[in-house]
Formats: sequence, C-alpha cells, structure tokens
Amino acid sequence: MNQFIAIRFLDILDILMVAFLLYHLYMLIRGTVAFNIFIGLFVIYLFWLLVRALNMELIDTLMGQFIGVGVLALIVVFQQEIRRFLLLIGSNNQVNRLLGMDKLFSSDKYKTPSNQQLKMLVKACENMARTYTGALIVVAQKSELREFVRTGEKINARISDALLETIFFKNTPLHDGAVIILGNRIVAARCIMPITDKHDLDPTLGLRHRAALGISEVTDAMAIIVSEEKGKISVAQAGELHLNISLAELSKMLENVLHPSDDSDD
Ligand SMILES: Nc1ncnc2c1ncn2[C@@H]1O[C@H](COP(=O)(O)OP(=O)(O)OP(=O)(O)O)[C@@H](O)[C@H]1O
Repeated sequence: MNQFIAIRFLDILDILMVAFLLYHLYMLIRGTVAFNIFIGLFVIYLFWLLVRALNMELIDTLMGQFIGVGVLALIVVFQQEIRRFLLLIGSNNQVNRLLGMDKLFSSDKYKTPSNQQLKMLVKACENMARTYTGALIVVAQKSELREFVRTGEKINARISDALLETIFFKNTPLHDGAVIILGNRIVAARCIMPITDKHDLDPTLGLRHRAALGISEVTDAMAIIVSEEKGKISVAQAGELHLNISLAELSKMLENVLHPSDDSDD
C-alpha cells in the first residue's frame, strides 16, 4: 500500500511538465481547425480502447493499423502547430540566453533602429490611421523572414515615416500586401503573409488582420495593422490580436521588440 502512494519529487515534476505541455498545446490550437482534428482523433482513440476492451477483433485489427501509424499521421496533420510550438521554445529569450544561443546566432547585419526611427514608425501609423490608409507592417525579430521577403519587392531603405506613407498610399503599385522591417531597415514591400486558420475571429476582420495574425503565429514577428475601414491601429503578436490600441501602447510594444538605441545614425 505504501508503495502505491509513494510520490517522488520527480513524479510531481513529471506531472507539472505534462500539464505545462498540454496547456501550451491547448493555447496553440484553441480556436483553430487543429482543435477539432484533435477532438476527432481523441474520439477515435477512445473508440479503439472500447473495441479492444470488448474484444471485437476485426474492428480492433483494422483500427490498430490506423493507430499504428498514428505518430506519423499526427506529425503530418499537426505540422503547423508543431512548427509553432518549436518556434515558441526556440525564440524564447530566456531559453536562448540560458543556452548562450543569442550571442552565437545573432546577426550583426541589421542595426538596431534609433529612437527617432521608432518615433517615425509610430508617426506613420498615426498619419495612416487618421487618413484611413490601410497598412500592414511586419516587424521582424529573431526570425529574419527571408521566405516572406522573397514574395515581395526588395527595398532596403532606412525606416522613415514619409517612405512608409508613400508605400501604402492608395493605388500605388506597392501598397498591397505587407511591408517587412528588419532592424533599422524597411527591407521589402508587397509581401504575402500566411493567413491564420483561426475561425473564432470577429467576422468583420478581413484578410489584412488575418494575414497579420498568421505571420505572428508562425514566426516571432510583430505585425502592425492600420485599418482602412475603421482608421484604427491593431497589433498581432505571438498569435494574439490586440485590437484598437493607442499610440502610446504601440510605442511601448515597439520599444519592447526593437530595443531602440539613442544614436540617430542609419
Ligand atoms: N496574405 C496577405 N498578405 C499580406 N497582405 C494581405 C494578404 N491578404 C490581404 N492582404 C492585404 O489586405 C488587404 C485587404 O484587406 P481587407 O479589407 O480584407 O482587410 P481587413 O482586415 O478588413 O482590414 P481593413 O480594416 O483595412 O479593411 C489587401 O488589399 C492586401 O493589401
């Protein structure tokens, strides 16, 4: 009896780790089709346990074949979610600092934007919101978003409010799609972002918001949306949408991801 109830410290750690994993898995897939797929698979698994318990051999053998390749099937079906989960761990600042990876892999190619450039970025958003000019600005962090830069037009210019407003000015060839900012440079415009598959979003939110949320789910980038319809600013980060934020909030969020320097060089 004593043997049965003996709980070691490692068992508690084990349970806590499983709870942590399940919680993050739930946070990643809630509101997406993956959640429904997960429920579907869970029901099939329960059904399989039932037919095994009842010794229904034929159906047990058939389902056993299916369950046998279950792990491979799970990797294929949840490819996006597994990618997002690994990204969550890999781009975690604390984990990177702990392993010293931030120093090993940090690229010196792109300089930190200056305080003044950050202000220009906020000012461009303010002006575009005021004039109901739609915009999608994706601010890269660790992931340099190369595969997405490739989908657009390379620019590689210093961040400036005038340039951002010109790019998103209605009917210009570059206004469609997203601008990507890397360090202190506007690296590309007219880039195509992945669309989120979340289906519990406000139905009034269109493709611009869905593309912003999509890129924030598959990378560590922060996406700023200026709504053409409402003239409001929103931000997508780590798979969460922060709607209708103030300029002060935008500034603070940008400061957190860009860590601007005081010098005003390019
Ligand atoms: N996959 C994509 N990647 C980048 N930009 C996109 C993508 N799909 C659509 N867009 C941009 O979103 C615009 C369409 O926005 P839509 O009106 O559907 O969005 P919305 O979220 O309702 O925003 P708004 O409030 O500005 O209307 C397109 O003109 C294009 O510039």
